[in-house]
Amino acid sequence: MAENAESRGTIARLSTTDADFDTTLEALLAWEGVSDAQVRQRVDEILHAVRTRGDAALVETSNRFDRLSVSSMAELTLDKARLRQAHDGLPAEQRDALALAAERIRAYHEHQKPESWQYTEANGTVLGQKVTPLDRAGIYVPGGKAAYPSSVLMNAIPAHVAGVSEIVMVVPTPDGVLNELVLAAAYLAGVDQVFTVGGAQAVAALAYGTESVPRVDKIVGPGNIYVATAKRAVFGQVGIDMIAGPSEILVLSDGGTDPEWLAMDLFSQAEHDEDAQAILVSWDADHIADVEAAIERLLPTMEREPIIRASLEKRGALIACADREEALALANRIAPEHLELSVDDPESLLPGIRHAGAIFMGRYTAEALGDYCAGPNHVLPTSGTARFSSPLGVYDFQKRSSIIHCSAEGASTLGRTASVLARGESLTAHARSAENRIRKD
Ligand SMILES: NC(=O)c1ccc[n+]([C@@H]2O[C@H](COP(=O)([O-])OP(=O)(O)OC[C@H]3O[C@@H](n4cnc5c(N)ncnc54)[C@H](O)[C@@H]3O)[C@@H](O)[C@H]2O)c1
Ligand SMILES: N[C@H](CO)Cc1c[nH]c[nH+]1
Ligand SMILES: [Zn+2]
Repeated sequence: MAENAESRGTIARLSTTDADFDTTLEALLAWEGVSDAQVRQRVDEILHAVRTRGDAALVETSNRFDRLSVSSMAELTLDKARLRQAHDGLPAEQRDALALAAERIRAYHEHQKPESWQYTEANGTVLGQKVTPLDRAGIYVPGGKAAYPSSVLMNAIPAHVAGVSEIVMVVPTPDGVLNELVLAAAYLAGVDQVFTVGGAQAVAALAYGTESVPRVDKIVGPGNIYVATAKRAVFGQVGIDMIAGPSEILVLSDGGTDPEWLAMDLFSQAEHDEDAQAILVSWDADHIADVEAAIERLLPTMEREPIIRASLEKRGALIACADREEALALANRIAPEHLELSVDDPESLLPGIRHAGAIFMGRYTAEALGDYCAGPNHVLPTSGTARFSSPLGVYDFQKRSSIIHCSAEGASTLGRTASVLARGESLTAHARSAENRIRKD
């Protein structure tokens, strides 16, 4: 629990009028995970082993960290027939839900497709930008504490929409347990190859390539601290989407939503991880007390109670503030992964929101709908990084090249300007190269 926080139960109660509010909030928001020296050292060792010894190290580390007993990569590789078998073997209800979610996610991401563009100047010079998909993308699907078929869809579908030629998926199978929904989702989303490896070793295999795992151009997808640390370390060798930490939710409530709904919304992210963060902000003190009572009442009924309790105790908070303006300022300061505007008129608050990974508008829009099937991506910036980054999207699987096509007249005109600037930099070859194209007549 955050130091100095007044606590009357499982979750800290704070007020913006507390003398130590700023320091208490900063302590709650800090996520120290990624800077742990011990984790970095272990990840460096794993990366080095896989880089230098390929498949052999991948097998060894998977046996060690996922409690397997395999002897070759063949046992950690799934072909398309196996993915299809998983899909066809699902109960119809699950197969239909997966298909509907995939369809909605695809439709949303189709809207994100950027177009190549160009324009022509008066002298015939053409300038533009060409958008090209990546050749090969690696998607990391987490699988340590829970299985995430929805994350398969959220990672692979935008890659597909972007036009990526080859999608390679990695997913750990702790104790050798395969999740049929995860495999079925890979089939539906058009994943080309699946390796049942996870953690830093999977990131290393995708970044460097091994005898079995092809090296990719970019690695995307969320994961735990080992995954995040490994992605940070291989950046440069390959592209990465972002460093996504534990899940977060910030609920901004005007007091009019059923406290039990809000308690469950907070639980929905807390149940991911002991390090997940769930915060409620409201200017209605009685409502905060009601939400706290609902938390205490509902918590013992939850299957993942120990994880939720640890998360709420360690990183959760119910924050009382003065009014809507102060609530908005807090939301922007926290820059949460998920922001629920649980108010009557969310449209009036929206213009004031500047930093959030995804914004859930109104009392009916539970964050959980976004996790599975609303359509937008659930891989989102965490730990305040929504100040400068965006949801995973089609744009993460594409890059842009500039197009410059000078007419003779355009080259002559630009040549004069380039020559002056190049000589100012004492780069004579640049200057003469440009001058060669200046019309002599
Ligand atoms: N932002 C999103 O879209 C999103 C979606 C789903 C999950 N998440 C988050 O992703 C995270 C998933 O974490 P997870 O642990 O469940 O799965 P994970 O797949 O990220 O990590 C599991 C792997 O970590 C490695 N590992 C575990 N302990 C280790 C150790 N002591 N030394 C070396 N390696 C070790 C193992 O190789 C294991 O396979 C959670 O924090 C969850 O909140 C985020
Ligand atoms: N809330 C997670 C992203 O922070 C995504 C997820 C997947 N399944 C359930 N939830
Ligand atoms: Zn979730």
